[in-house]
Amino acid sequence: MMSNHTQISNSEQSNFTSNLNSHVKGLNVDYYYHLGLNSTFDLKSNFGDVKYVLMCGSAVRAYEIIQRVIQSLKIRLPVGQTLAPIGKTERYSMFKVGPVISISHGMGKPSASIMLHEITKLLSAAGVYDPIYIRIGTSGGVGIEGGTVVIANGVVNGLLEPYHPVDVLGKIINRPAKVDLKIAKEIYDLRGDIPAIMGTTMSTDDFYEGQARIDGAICDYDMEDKLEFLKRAYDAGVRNIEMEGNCCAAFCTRLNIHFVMVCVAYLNRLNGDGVSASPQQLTQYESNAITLVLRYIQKKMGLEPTCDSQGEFSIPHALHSKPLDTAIINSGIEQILTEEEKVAK
Ligand SMILES: O=P(O)(O)O[C@H]1O[C@H](CO)[C@@H](O)[C@H]1O
Ligand SMILES: O=c1cc[nH]c(=O)[nH]1
Repeated sequence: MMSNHTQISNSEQSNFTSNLNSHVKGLNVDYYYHLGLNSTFDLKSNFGDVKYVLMCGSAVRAYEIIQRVIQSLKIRLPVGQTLAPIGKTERYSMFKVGPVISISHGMGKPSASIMLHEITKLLSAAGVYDPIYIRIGTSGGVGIEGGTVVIANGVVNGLLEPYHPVDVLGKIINRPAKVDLKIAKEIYDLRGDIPAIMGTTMSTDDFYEGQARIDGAICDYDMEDKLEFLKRAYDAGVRNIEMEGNCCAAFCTRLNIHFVMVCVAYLNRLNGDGVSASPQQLTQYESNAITLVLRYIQKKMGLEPTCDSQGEFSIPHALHSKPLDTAIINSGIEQILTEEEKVAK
């Protein structure tokens, strides 16, 4: 029998493990196939301390985020060791330092969903009790300017409904997609000099037609239709559009995992469709979202917020065009020393 659970993520302690599929417990070995790991590894000692799972589409951003985590939590890698992704990297890239995992989920809900299933089973097997999942993404703004960070206070699908439809056994299950409003507000309160708002995020199944663009290879509507839809979305509270949020929110709502989403807008979709900001500008925009989340983690860990809105460490956008391996090889110990430590050397 299938059930339509409607647990709401909230900021109380939550033991998501009790909501997990009970069939998994009966498996001799559970294969987290797309992560390149399985349950025979020593998950407890390697992942048992995880509290924050930072998720984003791109492998390069996952790497950038973990570098920023190292800096802002003042974590020192052992001398001579470089940061390397865990497991295999064909599909996702996962890094871990201290209580933080940074992992990429690719583009779109099917890809994000597979990552969510596997990382969640892995964390459960590692004995993690009450994790917080945070998606740090990019998006198109609706009525807001590029660089503005939207902390989601609600998530809707491309039909403007607060659900994520999942096809299971030939039927559609509309899973409620909710965010942890208490954590969202806490992050918003840390915005300081960063342009940030709280608003509804719309998650679509496509970048072009799904987001009312008129510059895709197919477009069966005109500019007037596009603007009519975007204005309708705006009136419903939508302030940005991306492609995974309702899937992540619904997954976490179903399992009672805390979930929040912090996505920066690359552009205002009421003014255009093409992402025309310069590489430097895009790097700064992404940094705004990362900084906000790092301030939250620092606060929770009792650390002074150290990251200003420029970001203390940022991979030049030019590196985004190089293979990830190059980035890893280049990530020697030099890069995780503070300025003072470099001078002292
Ligand atoms: O920047 P990320 O996290 O990938 O998010 C957004 O960017 C991609 C589209 O360019 C989609 O995955 C969308 O959700
Ligand atoms: O417009 C945009 C920009 C980034 N990501 C999206 O999904 N849409």
